[in-house]
Amino acid sequence: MKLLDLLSSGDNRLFTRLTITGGLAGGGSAVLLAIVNAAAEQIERDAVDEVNWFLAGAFIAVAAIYFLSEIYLVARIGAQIENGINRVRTRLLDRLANADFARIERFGQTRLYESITQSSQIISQNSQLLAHAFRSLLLVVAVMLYVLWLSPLAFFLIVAVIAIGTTIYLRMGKELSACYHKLGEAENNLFERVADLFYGIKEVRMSSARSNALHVAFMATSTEKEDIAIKAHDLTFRQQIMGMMAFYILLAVIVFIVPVYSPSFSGTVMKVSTAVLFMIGPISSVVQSWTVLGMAESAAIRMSTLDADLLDMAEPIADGNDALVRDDFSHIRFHEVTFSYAHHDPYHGFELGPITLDITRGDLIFITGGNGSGKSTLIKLLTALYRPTEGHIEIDGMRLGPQSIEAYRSLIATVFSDYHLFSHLYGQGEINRDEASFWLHLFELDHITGIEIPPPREAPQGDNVAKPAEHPRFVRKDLSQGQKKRLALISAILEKRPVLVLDEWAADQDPHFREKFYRVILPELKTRGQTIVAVTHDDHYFDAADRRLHLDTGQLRDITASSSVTPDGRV
Ligand SMILES: Nc1ncnc2c1ncn2[C@@H]1O[C@H](COP(=O)(O)OP(=O)(O)OP(=O)(O)O)[C@@H](O)[C@H]1O
Repeated sequence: MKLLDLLSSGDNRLFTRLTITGGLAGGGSAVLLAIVNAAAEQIERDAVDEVNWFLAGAFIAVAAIYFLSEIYLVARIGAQIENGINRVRTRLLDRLANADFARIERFGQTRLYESITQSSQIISQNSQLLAHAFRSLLLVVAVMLYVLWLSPLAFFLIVAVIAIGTTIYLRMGKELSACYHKLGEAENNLFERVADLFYGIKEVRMSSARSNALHVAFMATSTEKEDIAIKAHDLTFRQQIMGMMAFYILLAVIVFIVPVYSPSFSGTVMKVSTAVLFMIGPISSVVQSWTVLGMAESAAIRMSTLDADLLDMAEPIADGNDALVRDDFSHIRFHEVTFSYAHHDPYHGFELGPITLDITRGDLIFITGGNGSGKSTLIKLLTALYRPTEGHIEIDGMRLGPQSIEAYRSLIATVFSDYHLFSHLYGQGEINRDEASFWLHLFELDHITGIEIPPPREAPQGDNVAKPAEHPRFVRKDLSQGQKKRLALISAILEKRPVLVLDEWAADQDPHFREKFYRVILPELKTRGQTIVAVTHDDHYFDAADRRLHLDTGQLRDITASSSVTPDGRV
């Protein structure tokens, strides 16, 4: 059962402890029932008119054991469930962070979001109910042992009813589980529609046709979800009613039929009936939680499938040659590198290369080319986010591989065309205030924002646990698109990495700042020794580069030094 795997994560001792405590709580209930039955029997038999201190004392002692075990059990199961969820969520995020970028690109964002947040929420929200059901199950087991002691005939009758009931239940449960699986998928689809509406609200407002089409799609998905949910509720209620009916039939058999055919049973009929009535509550709790368990199990399956998928997508990274990748490298070389996107339709695939290219430290290189010519793909290869389909990349003669990829990436700062401006400057080490002010001023942002650098952290006192480090952050991020992009570039510059890779950075800058970028900022960075590779469409400024590499449907040519193109296509 995936839910159990997810929650135990190898800690079987805790489950043993929970079972023992659950046994104490359930057994306690059964013993309490036995004491009450014994006291009632004594009153009926001897007509006592004073307190039976022995039974009363036993009742108080067992009640105390029951109370303490129950409290421990409910608290621990809740904690165990939350721990398990937290562990899996953290693992999923870790795996996501280390997954191969090209495969993550193809992976549905919705599925990631759903599994990481919604599935864990389903399990978490129902944790108390599941804890209650676990305790109820153990109580039923304990009371059944008591019934066995009272009357083996009654025990076997009840077991037979439970066995038949369970078989019918499991059959119905299979259908219900399939129904919940479909419900999960329908919820995913619905979420995708809502996300379309939310993220595309501007486009939706601008087109009534799009708005109507989205509305129709939303309604269809929502109705589909409604139908499946109704079916799921219907099946659930049928299951519950079937369970209850089984018990009423059992009671009727115990009270009306068995005493007629087994006269010796009449002495214990009251006690057995009380026990059956006593179990109805816990059994219905187990029955009701069955549905929840089904939902939690299917949420756990979704989380575990995602976990396995992400593990399978893990990027091969290994310890080893990192130290050989030097900050003061002198060359990055592409050797006959090709890259193709996996595409089920062979007529729509795209292949970049083969590319053989030398990037010398300190170069200022522009990459140009039409839309879809492969510029961003080349950038993703250069930044080692994509791995070449064929050929390889070398840095100072060392071939990039799992051992060196992380160190290689740490040489490169980026602003992609679909960059993300983080709320804080995570992992950028210490930021020099003067340097930050210099760049903010040069980028003409010093009057609207700044960088807030947190004071150094104090060492933890005594037993206090060290707080996580505060990160520097931009004072304001709610700026225009062009201004935000300037912040992203400042953030990349402050990373102080030897290579800067920019994808159409100037696309949304005004003419004044575009000019400043090509004529002032890039030269400033170059004089500081920065190697820059920038994708650009700004033909007015092509002369600002040392080299211009032009892409045409995946083929690269050196435009600056066409003469240096060798017959075999080397650039
Ligand atoms: N994730 C992807 N999966 C499949 N094909 C892709 C993917 N990304 C890009 N492509 C295809 O690869 C080709 C090159 O895309 P790329 O983004 O590298 O072009 P580009 O030169 O950067 O274009 P633009 O100037 O429009 O940004 C295009 O035909 C595109 O359809």
